Amino acid sequence: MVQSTIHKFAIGIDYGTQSGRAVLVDLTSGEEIADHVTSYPHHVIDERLPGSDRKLPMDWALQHPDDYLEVIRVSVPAVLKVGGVPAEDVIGIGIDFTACTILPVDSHGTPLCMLDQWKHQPHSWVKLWKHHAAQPEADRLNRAAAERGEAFLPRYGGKTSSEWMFAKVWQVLDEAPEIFEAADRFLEAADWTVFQLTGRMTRNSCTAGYKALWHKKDGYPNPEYLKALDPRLEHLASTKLRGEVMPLGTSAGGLNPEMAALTGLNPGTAVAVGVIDAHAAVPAMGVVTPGKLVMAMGTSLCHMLLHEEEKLVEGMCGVVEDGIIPGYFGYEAGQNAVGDIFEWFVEEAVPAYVKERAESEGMDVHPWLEREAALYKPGETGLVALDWHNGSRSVLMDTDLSGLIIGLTLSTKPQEIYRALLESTAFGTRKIVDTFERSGIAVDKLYACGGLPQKNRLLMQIFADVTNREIVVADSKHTTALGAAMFAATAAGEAAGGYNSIVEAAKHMAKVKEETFKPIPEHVRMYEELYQAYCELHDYFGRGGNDVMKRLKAMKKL
Ligand SMILES: Nc1ncnc2c1ncn2[C@@H]1O[C@H](COP(=O)(O)OP(=O)(O)O)[C@@H](O)[C@H]1O
Ligand SMILES: O=C(CO)[C@@H](O)[C@@H](O)COP(=O)(O)O
Repeated sequence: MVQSTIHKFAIGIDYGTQSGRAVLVDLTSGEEIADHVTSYPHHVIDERLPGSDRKLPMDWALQHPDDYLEVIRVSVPAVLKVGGVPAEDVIGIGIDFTACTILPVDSHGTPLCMLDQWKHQPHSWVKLWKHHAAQPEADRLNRAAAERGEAFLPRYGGKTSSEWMFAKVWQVLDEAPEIFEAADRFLEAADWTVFQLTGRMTRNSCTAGYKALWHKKDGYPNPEYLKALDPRLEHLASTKLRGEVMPLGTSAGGLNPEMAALTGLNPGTAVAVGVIDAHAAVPAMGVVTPGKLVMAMGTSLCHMLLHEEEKLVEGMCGVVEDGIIPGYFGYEAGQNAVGDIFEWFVEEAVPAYVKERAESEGMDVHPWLEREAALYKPGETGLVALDWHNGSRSVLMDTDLSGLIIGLTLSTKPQEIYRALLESTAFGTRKIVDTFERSGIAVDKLYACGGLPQKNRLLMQIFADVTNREIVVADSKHTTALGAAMFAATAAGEAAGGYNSIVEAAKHMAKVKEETFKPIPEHVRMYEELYQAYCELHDYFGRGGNDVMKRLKAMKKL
């Protein structure tokens, strides 16, 4: 039992792709007192809607909003019980979420997919961040913005993504105008969940800035541009995207009585505005100044970096003033599949004998492949792969691109392919690091968090060798949830026992391990050569000289 008379606590809730987790955190030390994970009962909906036989089209990825509430119903009381902390000592709740994960709601904030009238229409459901079926809309949006010289476009590296708010909303309008009409608003799932907790509908500056093209001074893209896309979009910003955009670390309101009863927390407990999962990890690793690239490594990989100036960086996801830490421009870049590529290989491509051998040694397939792959030196597999199995969110920003492995022979072993896939994701990060540096934004050190640094040491060593940079690793089981709890402490404020700024919270609560991954000079040299091969393939297939991947994808759709 914790000495609750001395300490105050906050709860961070991290909404990931497959599950949500709550973590009870001691605000004095950042110690994670208790954690609980709830897997989403409906998983990622990418085949059929619940209770329906109708197959969803390719590139769709939906979620059920009630799964988010299930995390609150189950995980929050669980951490309170295990932590043995009285409700009055929990001064704040903060949530971080995948993004851009959006849903249409009616005027009461009820998701349209929860209404009988609309539940059979796929467009009424939550579109998960990795719903990529809005690529045609993203292409049209980018073309029009480039032709009109829209000021927002350079801030997003010259291209906006099919994952983001405008492309997704436009897809709804294109394919289901009745849902577009019925939607009183389109909300980020982060904001909808905060609304459930508080009864107050706000928007957070982080998802608005990185995913909905919102700018602190300019606001959303102008109505003339939106009208040029489709006249029905002209007033989108002031209608279906309306709502006060609030800065990170502020309070969206107090916990409402129903949610207090459901969770066991006190009504009125401060609820912080939501934050993107990856961005929450930055202060949680103690990164509050430039030069340190934070990598949230899991299903996908998000790269976050701070800088004093706004610079234009090819293919970056976005730069937002105060987007992560007040006083700095926060940059985000990313790879939309990392763990997902390894999972694809293990689930879909590994031969049965590998699974049998791993099982006979009492091991999971991933660690078995890792151990075998570690027996090779850089280059010894003779393979190079492109990490585009889920498209490219990096400098090319194109979700129509696909994966590639070259160098296969009749003697290629599964562990060699696994190693090549690990390496391909490190090359993808190297491309991002080089692009930042070329744009005058220093990357001195890497900071890794998320599931992968805990799971795969070989991967981390390869990242250090390929980027020739030391990697600091988070010392937290749930770094993003810790970050969310830090924003909660800031929303509650110093008077309540929290902090007055996220920088102050980071000073006391951030945690990294002492052991780091350091580049091995011999490997660095070898990878320099392999990286050149990666770049040749990257430019050949990705820079427009050769459109074979797009042609293959078009055929597949037919
Ligand atoms: N030992 C491993 N090596 C490499 N990848 C792994 C390993 N174990 C799991 N993965 C991958 O890690 C990803 C999950 O990462 P995690 O950070 O836990 O989740 P999330 O991204 O949903 O927050 C999955 O894509 C899974 O395939
Ligand atoms: O896109 C972002 C952040 O901008 C992430 O929310 C998205 O890649 C999902 O992250 P996870 O890989 O599930 O941690």
